[in-house]
Amino acid sequence: MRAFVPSILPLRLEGVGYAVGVKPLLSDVSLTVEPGRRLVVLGANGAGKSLLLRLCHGSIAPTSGRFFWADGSPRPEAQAMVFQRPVLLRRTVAANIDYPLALRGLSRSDRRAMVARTLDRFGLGAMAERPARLLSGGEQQRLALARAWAMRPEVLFLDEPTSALDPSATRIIEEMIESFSAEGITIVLTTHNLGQARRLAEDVAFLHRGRLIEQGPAAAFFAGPKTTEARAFLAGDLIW
Ligand SMILES: Nc1ncnc2c1ncn2[C@@H]1O[C@H](COP(=O)(O)OP(=O)(O)OP(=O)(O)O)[C@@H](O)[C@H]1O
Repeated sequence: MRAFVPSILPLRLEGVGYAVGVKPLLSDVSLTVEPGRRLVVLGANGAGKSLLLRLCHGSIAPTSGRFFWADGSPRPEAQAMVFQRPVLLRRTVAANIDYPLALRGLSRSDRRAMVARTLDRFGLGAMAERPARLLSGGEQQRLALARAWAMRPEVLFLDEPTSALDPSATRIIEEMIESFSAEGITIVLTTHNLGQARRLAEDVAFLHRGRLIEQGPAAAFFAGPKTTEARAFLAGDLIW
């Protein structure tokens, strides 16, 4: 079905800023999210990574600058966001996948097929009728990613998706992200975890105090960061 609709990517940000009152939290961010890539947004605590993702997703509006989605729409449907702590409904696992599909207007039979396909694809079938909020943290995040996948996004924004998880749950989530990527879904991910950034990033955007101070291919960034701040960050030094 998607073949007949124009792609929403690339997404271009031009001089995007976000301020609360007179305090700028993000300033003058210009960035292009290219289709089919895995972009990792890096930076210290408070650098503005989550804000940048929420702006891209459209859950908050910039106070300066502009966003251009390739299809010309202000906030396209074919994108989804998953948070560090998944926001799940007080319903079963299956109902959590079904609900956003219903909101999007899919017929009951299309939804039933998509829920079954999603449960099967991510090994969630045995938990289908369990209350989602009783799942472990790792299972909840698997469900949040599976639910996002069921919406057939072109781009998925992932805000620290594994920071509350142990290494084995993290591995499962990273494998899911790689499988999305292999299907052509564009990934924009924030992380504190340098190991994760090295494993997953094809491109890097490095934020420092609300400014995007480096961006480009991950290999070049990790091999030779250009700024003192990025060098210090990669060396594990405290920067502020
Ligand atoms: N609504 C808001 N009002 C005031 N300040 C805010 C608001 N939202 C975020 N901030 C501040 O903006 C800065 C950037 O926040 P953001 O959550 O984007 O950082 P981050 O890079 O994701 O950090 P972390 O890695 O700790 O999650 C922080 O100093 C935060 O306290």
